[in-house]
Amino acid sequence: MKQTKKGVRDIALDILESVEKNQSYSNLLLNNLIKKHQLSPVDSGLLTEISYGTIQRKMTLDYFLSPYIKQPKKTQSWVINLLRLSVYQMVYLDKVPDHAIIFEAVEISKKRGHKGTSSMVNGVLRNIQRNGVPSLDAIKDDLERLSIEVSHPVWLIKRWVEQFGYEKTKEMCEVNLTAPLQTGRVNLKKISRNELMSILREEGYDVEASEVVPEAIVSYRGNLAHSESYKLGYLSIQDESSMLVAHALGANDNDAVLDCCAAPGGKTTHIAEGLTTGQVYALDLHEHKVKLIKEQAERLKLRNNIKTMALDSRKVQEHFNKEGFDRVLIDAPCSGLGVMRRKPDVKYTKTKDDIMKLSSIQKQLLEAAAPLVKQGGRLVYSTCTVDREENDQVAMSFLQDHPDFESDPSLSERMPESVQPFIEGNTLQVFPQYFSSDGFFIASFRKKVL
Ligand SMILES: C[S@@+](CC[C@H](N)C(=O)[O-])C[C@H]1O[C@@H](n2cnc3c(N)ncnc32)[C@H](O)[C@@H]1O
Repeated sequence: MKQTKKGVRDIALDILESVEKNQSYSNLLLNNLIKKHQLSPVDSGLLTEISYGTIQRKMTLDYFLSPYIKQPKKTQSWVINLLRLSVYQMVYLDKVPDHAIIFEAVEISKKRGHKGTSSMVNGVLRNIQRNGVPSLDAIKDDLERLSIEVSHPVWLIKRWVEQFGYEKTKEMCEVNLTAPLQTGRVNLKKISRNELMSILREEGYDVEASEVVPEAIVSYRGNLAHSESYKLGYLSIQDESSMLVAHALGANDNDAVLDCCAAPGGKTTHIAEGLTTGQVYALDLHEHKVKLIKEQAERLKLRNNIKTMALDSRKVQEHFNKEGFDRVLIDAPCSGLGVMRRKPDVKYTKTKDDIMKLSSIQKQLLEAAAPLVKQGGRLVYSTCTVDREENDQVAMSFLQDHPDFESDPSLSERMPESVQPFIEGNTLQVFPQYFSSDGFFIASFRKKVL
C-alpha cells in the first residue's frame, strides 16, 4: 500500500510526543526527522517553528487550554500535544487561518484516534476560536503569573528572581522564547571574515559580521552547515558566547593547552585555529564523543594541533605531568540553562538537585586539573548556564581552596569590546538578553609564580 506523505503538523506531533516521553532532545529529533521526511527548507522552517514554539510555551498553552479540557489527566498525551500545537498556531502565528488549523488538527485526530477524539479536538478548538484564551491577569501571585506567562517552572523563576531580580529574570525568560539566529566562526587560519562573507553571499546566504566577536558571522538566511565553505573548513557553527572562551584562554602560538571537556570540539578547534606549533590535548569521557572532535579537527585541517583522548578528566593527573600546560580549560558539563532557546525541553526537566550534583562535578574537575597548570599559566572555567551555584559560587570556592591561584587580573584585556561592560574582575556572565547569544559564564585564574 502506498504510504501517504506525513504533514508538517503530524511530524511536529511526533516530536512533541518523543520529547514528552524523554526519548530524545528536541534539537536532535528535529534534525533527524527533517532528513527522514526530506522536508523542503520552507517546511523545515515551519516544523521548527511549530515544534519549538509549542515546547517553549507549553505552560502558557496549558493555561490557555485549561478551561476547555474537562479531564486533562484522563486525556491521552498525543491529544493534549495536538491541542497545544494547534493553540500555539492560533495564538502566536498569523500565517495560517484558524479554520485551516482546526481542520488539520481534526484530520490528524481522525487518523490517530477514533471519532470521539476528533469531535473532542474539534469542540475544544472551536470553543477557543469563539471565546478566546483566558487572561493571565487572573493569576494573582506575581511570580506564578510570570512563570505561566513566559513558560518557565516556578521554582526556576523564584530562584532567578532571588539571584538576579525580577526584571532581569523576566527579560531573560522572554528572550528564551525567541528563535536563535545561526552564527558561524570564521577559520582565520584559512580566510578573512570579509572574504568568507563575500563567498557565502555569492552562494545565496544572507550573512553579516557579528558585533560581538571579531571572527563571527551571523546568518539571517540559509544553514551555514550546508555551505561549500563549511565543507572546505573555512567556518564552524558556534554561538558567539561560546567563542568568547578561546579569547579568555588567550593561548600563545606555541602553547600546550589542555581542554578537559572538549567534545564535540567547538572550543578545541577554535583554540587550535590560533596556534602554530602549539598543541591542544582534547579530552572527553567516551570514545564516541572524542570521535566528534577528531571529525572537526579533520574538516578544519587542524590534526597537527589537536591530540585527543577518551578520559574521565577527574583522572588527568594519572596521565599528564604536573605543571605541564600553559593553558587549561574546563568547559564543564552544566545544567545548560543558558541555552534554552536551542534546547527548550531543558527547562522542564532540570531540577535543583541536578544543579547541586553538577556543581559538585564541576568542582572535582577544577580540583583535578589545577595541578597541571604551569606557574604563571592560566586556568579558565566556563559553563553555558546562568545559575550562580554552577558559576560564581564554583569560581569563588576554587579560589578559596587554592591559594596557589589568583583571580586573573588581565581577563578584560583579552576580551572583545562588546563584553567589556559585563566583566567583573576575573569573571564574565553573559545573559541571553545581552546579545541574543547563549547565556554563558567564564572565570579566569592565574597560577602564581612561587
Ligand atoms: C559543555 S560540553 C563541552 C563542549 C565543548 N567544550 C565544545 O565547545 O564543543 C561538556 C562536555 O564534558 C564532557 N564531560 C562530562 N564529564 C566529564 C568528565 N568527567 N571528564 C571528561 N569529560 C566530561 C561531556 O561529555 C561533554 O561533552
